[in-house]
Amino acid sequence: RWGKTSSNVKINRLPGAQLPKGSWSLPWIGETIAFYSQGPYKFYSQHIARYGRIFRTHLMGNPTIVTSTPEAARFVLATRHKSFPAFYSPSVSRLLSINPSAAVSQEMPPGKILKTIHDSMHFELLRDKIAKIDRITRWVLSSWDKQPFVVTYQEAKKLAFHAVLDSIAGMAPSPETMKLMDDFGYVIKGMGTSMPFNIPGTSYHMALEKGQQVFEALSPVVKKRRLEKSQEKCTLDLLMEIENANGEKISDDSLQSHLCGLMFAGFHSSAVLFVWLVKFLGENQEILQQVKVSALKSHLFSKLHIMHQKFITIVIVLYSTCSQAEQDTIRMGKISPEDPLSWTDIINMPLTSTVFQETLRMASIVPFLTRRAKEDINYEGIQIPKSWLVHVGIQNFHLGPEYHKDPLKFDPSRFQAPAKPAAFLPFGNGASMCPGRELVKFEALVFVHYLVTTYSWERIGSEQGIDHWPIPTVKGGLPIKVAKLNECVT
Ligand code: HEM
Repeated sequence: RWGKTSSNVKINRLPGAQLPKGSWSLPWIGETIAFYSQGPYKFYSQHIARYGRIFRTHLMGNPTIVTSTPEAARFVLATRHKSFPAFYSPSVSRLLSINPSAAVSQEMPPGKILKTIHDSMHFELLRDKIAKIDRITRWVLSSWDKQPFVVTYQEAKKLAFHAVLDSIAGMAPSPETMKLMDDFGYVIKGMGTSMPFNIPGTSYHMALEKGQQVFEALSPVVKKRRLEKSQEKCTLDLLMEIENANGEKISDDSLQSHLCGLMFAGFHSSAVLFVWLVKFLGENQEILQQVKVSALKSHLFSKLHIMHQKFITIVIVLYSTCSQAEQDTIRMGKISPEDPLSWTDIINMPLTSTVFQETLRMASIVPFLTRRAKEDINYEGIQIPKSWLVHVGIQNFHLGPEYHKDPLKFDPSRFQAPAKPAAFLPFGNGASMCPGRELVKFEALVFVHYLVTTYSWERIGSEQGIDHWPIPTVKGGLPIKVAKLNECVT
């Protein structure tokens, strides 16, 4: 029953199952260099063309099975998730000193913590946060008035960081939060390095230092929040309330760690999503037209403002029936230009919601997920040996023609009909599915609303490609020339 693979990895052969085809390349290093230099999507694509959608490889000293079908994804992430616990490389675990699922806690059952995090981001609770997300978005975008151009990522990260920070720790933007954001930026940078060695001068070393500083800076935040007893509950408040079987509450240190884990999970991913939204909307003017407001119309409406309410309502109804520009319609429905978006507005953005979904599919911000097999498993005649890593290649089925017609075309209308089951997993699946998915959706809808109703923009410079690590983002951060809409009308 025991056999050796060609890379000298000992496995317990399961009857009726075979290792998938694949290659090991060099001892220990395996195919790590190609994986990091090409990025996961290209690396997997080349292997899929040679070996099929399930293959084996060797990465960073780990024999690995890569699966890139929706069915296998469901099997690994949902149906048999207990056999496939999440895996974080030692360098990432060390950087965060916690895994992002907040599952590592000596003092509290991890399930309880995770449930609290999920509860704190429940759809219902998020309703009350729309006004704050609105305020943060306006705060970020209003600074564009004074700038002829901006680097989208720099702006997106302000928005994403403060929206997450408000939701998890109830913190409003301030010089302290800006410093936290900058420091946390180094942690993200360290996460993306292919050389995670703690040597002074390296980005990994810097990331470890800055991560520690962020952790320490959160100490007074946690202490203050304990005393405050705020009416509006954030994740931190709910985590403070839980108790273990001995009636003990969670310690400050653990709370700080959980906040770091949540920042890691929610900050960069959301910021990167906003950049992709700006890119795809900018490159698809027809779709942009459907979601944006014409400056002329908004100008006209501000004049109509002083007229009778009933007349305004008729104009809105007529306009919305003969146009698909949904953000325009929403803005025109406001009595004052300062009126924030409401919950009703958010649920009245079906077109922008499909833009959000299509952006997630095309960009595949989390292109793959990693698990480690806890036991030998036979998946449809394919052996997944115990302790091997399993990569679930989400991006490769997001962009697979078998699952999405014309997959490289940005076409939000494909989401007017439900996607094939499990062929669209931007937030994962099963037990570890992202609890921040509704939060980030609301952030994205509010962002698109103010973006398209306030500004026009144009990319500066040429296409620079993609930075693959730690997650795929637009190289150079997408510098854009911006103009306020009612000032640029010709
Ligand atoms: C575009 C933005 C985002 C994307 C694409 C994304 C994607 C994902 C994915 C794919 C997972 C599953 C990981 C796995 O199964 O191993 C995940 C987990 C998680 N995400 Fe997100 N996420 C985003 C934003 C957020 C936000 C805003 C938060 C909240 C602060 C958040 C908090 C979490 C947490 C705590 C987990 C771990 C859940 C668990 O282990 O049960 N995410 N996310």
